[in-house]
Amino acid sequence: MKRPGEVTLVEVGPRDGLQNEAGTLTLIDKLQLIDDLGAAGLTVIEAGSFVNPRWVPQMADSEAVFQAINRKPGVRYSALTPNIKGLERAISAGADEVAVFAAASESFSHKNINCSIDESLARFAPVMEQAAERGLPVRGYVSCVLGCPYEGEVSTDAVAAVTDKLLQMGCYEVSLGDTIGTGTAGSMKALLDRLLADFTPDQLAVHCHDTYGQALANILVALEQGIATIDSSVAGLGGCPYAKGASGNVASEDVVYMLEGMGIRTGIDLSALVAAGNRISAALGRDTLSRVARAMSA
Ligand SMILES: CC(C)(COP(=O)([O-])OP(=O)([O-])OC[C@H]1O[C@@H](n2cnc3c(N)ncnc32)[C@H](O)[C@@H]1OP(=O)([O-])[O-])[C@@H](O)C(=O)NCCC(=O)NCCSC(=O)C[C@@](C)(O)CC(=O)[O-]
Repeated sequence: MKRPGEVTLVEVGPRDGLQNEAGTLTLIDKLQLIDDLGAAGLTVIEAGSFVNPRWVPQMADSEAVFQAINRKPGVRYSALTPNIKGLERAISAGADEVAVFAAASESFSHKNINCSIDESLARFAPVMEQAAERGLPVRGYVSCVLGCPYEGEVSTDAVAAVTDKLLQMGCYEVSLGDTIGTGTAGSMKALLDRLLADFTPDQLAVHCHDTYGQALANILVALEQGIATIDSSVAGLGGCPYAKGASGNVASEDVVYMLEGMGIRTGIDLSALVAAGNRISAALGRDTLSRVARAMSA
């Protein structure tokens, strides 16, 4: 349980970020990024993804990444696992934690993981069982909580239903993915009003892509509703390969700057985080998408 005034950032740059970057990165660059993030004070780092490498080639070296991480005490290194095969790979690679990922939209579920929402939950059942046997924490994701690239509007009841199932199955937390970043402070508030009728704030996290520039506003709404776990991606890396046009997650640097301004502790060294974002952006040959990093580096 978090103490008042504390927020945890879940850094998804090495996974959600790099899964959708066109530039190829060496294993050394990936490891450097993960190292830099740990050194900057991030305590939860999503470091890879054990999906079909034909679907997401950028994550094909996740075994090598996990096996070579220079583990920092107190940091949890997590990975996506869509099915039992993914879990087995994650366990043998040494992931500290895994995440299953569902969607609130049927079309997105099919495009992203090649099955319906119900089929995805059935695939997760043995993942949950085996993870529980090994004492491995499992996080849940729900994509398209504030809009779907194929179906448009998504009902808050549909999000609540999948969230409920993931929590019932044993996920310790569900991260609400605004996959295409179409959410606004208004739609985020409506969603959370609905979800917080059934769930407590500590069961939820927010995962906001910044496609429409609304991510910080949406995160602020979530904070005001008591949610204290925020996903973000250093330098605003990434997007989603199955949501055309979706930009990266909100930049971690921008979230930390906002939280510091609100007097909320994160334990993260903003200058070190900016340096980490600038280094990975240079390795990818692209500009950082963090406004804070640009301002601080000017
Ligand atoms: C889910 C599957 C695997 C189903 O894919 P499928 O083709 O339906 O799977 P299958 O069970 O029929 O197997 C087909 C082949 O895939 C292999 N396979 C099967 N599973 C694995 C595995 N775990 N690791 C490695 N290989 C695997 C399996 O062994 C077989 O190989 P073959 O016999 O043809 O050589 C596929 O659709 C997939 O990999 N999808 C991944 C999509 C993805 O990674 N999307 C991005 C992450 S989600 C996201 O970014 C959203 C999020 C979380 O950030 C929140 C938000 O922003 O909304």
